[in-house]
Amino acid sequence: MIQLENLTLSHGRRPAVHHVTGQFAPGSLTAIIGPNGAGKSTLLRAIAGLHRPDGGRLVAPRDSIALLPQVAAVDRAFPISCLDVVQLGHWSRAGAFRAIRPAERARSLEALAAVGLEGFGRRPVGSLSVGQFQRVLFARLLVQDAPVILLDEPFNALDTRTVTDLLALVRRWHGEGRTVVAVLHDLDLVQREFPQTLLLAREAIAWGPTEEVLRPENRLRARMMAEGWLDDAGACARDAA
Ligand SMILES: Nc1ncnc2c1ncn2[C@@H]1O[C@H](COP(=O)(O)OP(=O)(O)OP(=O)(O)O)[C@@H](O)[C@H]1O
Repeated sequence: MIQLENLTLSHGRRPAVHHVTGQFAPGSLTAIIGPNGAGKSTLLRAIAGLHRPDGGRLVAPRDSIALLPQVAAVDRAFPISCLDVVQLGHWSRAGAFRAIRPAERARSLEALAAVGLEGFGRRPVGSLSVGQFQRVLFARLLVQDAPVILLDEPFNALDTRTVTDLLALVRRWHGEGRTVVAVLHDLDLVQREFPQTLLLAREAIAWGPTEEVLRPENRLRARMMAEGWLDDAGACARDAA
């Protein structure tokens, strides 16, 4: 169970997520949607233990979480092979200092094959297309084998074939009873594939069954909230009151 109670997250003094309360049930499949700057990535990072709450409470099984960051946030200039990237998925169990065991290496190669990249083990990640690199990151998630999987815009800038293949993995994880949370912008995809949705505009505008969350009045409210954001907005008005 991932629980948020009156959760506030800030960057410096600037609040990115305001007083959000709710929960991601075990085994649920949830989309987080909302305008640019709504706090979606900040919330995912906080759940993964990478951003400390400024207020409220966040309960999450930190050791059981795998996070797929936005692909744009990953530095691919680093001279590392596809297999090396996938093997990083073993680190939570293996630690940074012990060598990868043959069985773990074999699982990494299997994961690469499962995302359609058989034979790509030695390829430097810098030589991959965006879609191929996203497949490598999904292979790393397969190896991590975490009960909770957080995906930050996993299908951005990908072609239909890649989205279809990676979506099949998301469905598989859901079928296996894992908790999956994905930040997404494609509302058709959300409607089709995600039973639960959190509509975030710094505050939670709506959180529950996707059909209800996507009602026009909620979407309008989220848009209006985003229009009201000022780049130099200061501390949370509710906290100051
Ligand atoms: N490292 C940072 N330092 C300062 N401010 C940040 C940082 N990261 C995010 N922010 C600010 O926090 C707010 C929320 O950003 P966040 O990336 O969480 O939103 P998002 O909903 O994921 O946006 P997008 O859909 O554009 O990816 C924005 O105003 C952003 O400028």
